Amino acid sequence: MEKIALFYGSDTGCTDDVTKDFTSLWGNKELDIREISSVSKEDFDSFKIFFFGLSTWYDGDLQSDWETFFDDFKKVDFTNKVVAIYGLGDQVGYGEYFVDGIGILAKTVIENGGKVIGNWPVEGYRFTDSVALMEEKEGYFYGLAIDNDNQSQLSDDRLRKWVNQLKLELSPYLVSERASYHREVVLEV
Ligand SMILES: Cc1cc2nc3c(=O)[nH]c(=O)nc-3n(C[C@H](O)[C@H](O)[C@H](O)COP(=O)(O)O)c2cc1C
Repeated sequence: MEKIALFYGSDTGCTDDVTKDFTSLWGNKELDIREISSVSKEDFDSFKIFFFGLSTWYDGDLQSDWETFFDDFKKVDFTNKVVAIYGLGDQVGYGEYFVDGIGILAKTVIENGGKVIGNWPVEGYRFTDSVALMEEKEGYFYGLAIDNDNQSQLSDDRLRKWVNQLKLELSPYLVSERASYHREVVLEV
């Protein structure tokens, strides 16, 4: 079975920590986990399902490794690909730019033909504005917002719920992946 790509970037280690929690909830076996600093545009060709992790910095900018990669990212064709994004931010210190990075990646994926799943409700957060707010679905972020600067006590529960949501949303894709694996590997041997 094809693996799911998990590409992430972290400046001070917070997204690293959340990525570790995410992978232990999801299960390492199905994931190909890489820091975005070691990913090339061609690496996207080998996957149909992606998880992206990042933080937002300097008034709405992408985490630095994602920022460096972004020109290449904008050239990735996401047709027939599915993406879920988790992003870290600080709703108190940077309430006008809260988790903007989620929105910057999500909008690029959609513009380039992809589908963004794992949309997450804005209830429980207090912020002024965010690029991560969905245009298509009022009251939702494109992906999971984690604020370990102000609401770390909520993060485990949010992550756990999001992983369950993703498992449900991805089940049609995972079932067809498993079915094709069964056809190719099991039945043809
Ligand atoms: C200088 C600075 C700028 C930041 N800018 C933003 C921002 O624009 N939006 C936001 O939501 N969070 C912002 N943050 C908060 C970080 O995204 C947050 O602390 C995150 O957990 C860092 O994750 P990392 O260590 O994985 O990079 C900023 C933090 C710092 C110190």
